[in-house]
Amino acid sequence: MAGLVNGEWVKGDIADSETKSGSFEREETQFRNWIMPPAESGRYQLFVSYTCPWASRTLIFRKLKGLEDHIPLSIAKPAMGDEGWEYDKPQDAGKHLREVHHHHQLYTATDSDYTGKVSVPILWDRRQGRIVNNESADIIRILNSAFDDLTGNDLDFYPESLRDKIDAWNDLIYPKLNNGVYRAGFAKEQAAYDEAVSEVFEALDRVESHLATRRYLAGVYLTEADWRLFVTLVRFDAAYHGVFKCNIRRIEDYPHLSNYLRELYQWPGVSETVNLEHIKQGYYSIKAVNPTCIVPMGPELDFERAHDRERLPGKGIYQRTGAAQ
Ligand SMILES: N[C@@H](CCC(=O)N[C@@H](CS)C(=O)NCC(=O)O)C(=O)O
Repeated sequence: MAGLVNGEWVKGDIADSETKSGSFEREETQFRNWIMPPAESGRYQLFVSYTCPWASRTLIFRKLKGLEDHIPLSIAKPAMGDEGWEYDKPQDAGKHLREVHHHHQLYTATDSDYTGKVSVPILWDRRQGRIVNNESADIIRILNSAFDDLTGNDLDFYPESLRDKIDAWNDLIYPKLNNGVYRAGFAKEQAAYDEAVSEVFEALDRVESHLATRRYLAGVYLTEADWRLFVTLVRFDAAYHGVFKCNIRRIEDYPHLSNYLRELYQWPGVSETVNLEHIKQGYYSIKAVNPTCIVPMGPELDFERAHDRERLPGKGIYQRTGAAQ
């Protein structure tokens, strides 16, 4: 594996320890603390990579919840080096850790004996000099509400009344799509690859037919479930189709999914969280799946093209006060 063992960095292939049986099984995240409101401005910091879909969803929430002035951001280089994720310039993580060169420093500062995978994204506490949470599913829920007193932003991506629907979509989209593409890409046996790719396309087909008649996954409101799907869709044709061999169809070949993807990409602020160059460089530099590390020139993608989603009824993002945006 590549990662930390008792606080020491060990070199190795990404995902090596997660593919022991021939199929890819994602390692559980270990820091799962919460921030209780009222949260302080400038105290928490996000460490991300534009390559990573899990990090991408936290970037989208930071943007849409109006947190850019309150949560400083550190962006790793697009590709991992010999010591995992690293930063172009040393990052200031508060008085306990003034110079972060490698992402693993944040882990050992939190637990000097840490053993496990060193992943982005991280929500970091600058004051205490430790990781609050390194599970993006938690981080987006924290950002969804913990800072609302500070920002006055009452957009709610996980409204009470839609939770059953959102949870049901998350239960499909995480294993079959978000993680499904990785199971395809990192499979070490044909059968594991075949199974994963079939599941990816079955899920895409299902979402395509759902979105033919609904604006968003949970209906008229744009929710967390949509952003969790978006981060995989936006990487699909540029990365997963090629380097992870998810190539039965492209997202461009799906009329509803591709229009839906463009609507979400064009949502104010969202395109700034997507860096296709980093995405291509990041995925194509994973030696285990692309030994030459050559980054392809294509495909040509234009997410700014018009979409047709206005034909479907939509109310935008749910607001806690009850009115839609
Ligand atoms: N459960 C984590 C997963 C994050 C994750 O796996 N990130 C990948 C990048 S896409 C990573 O940093 N991997 C490092 C490694 O495997 O060594 C989350 O959603 O926050």
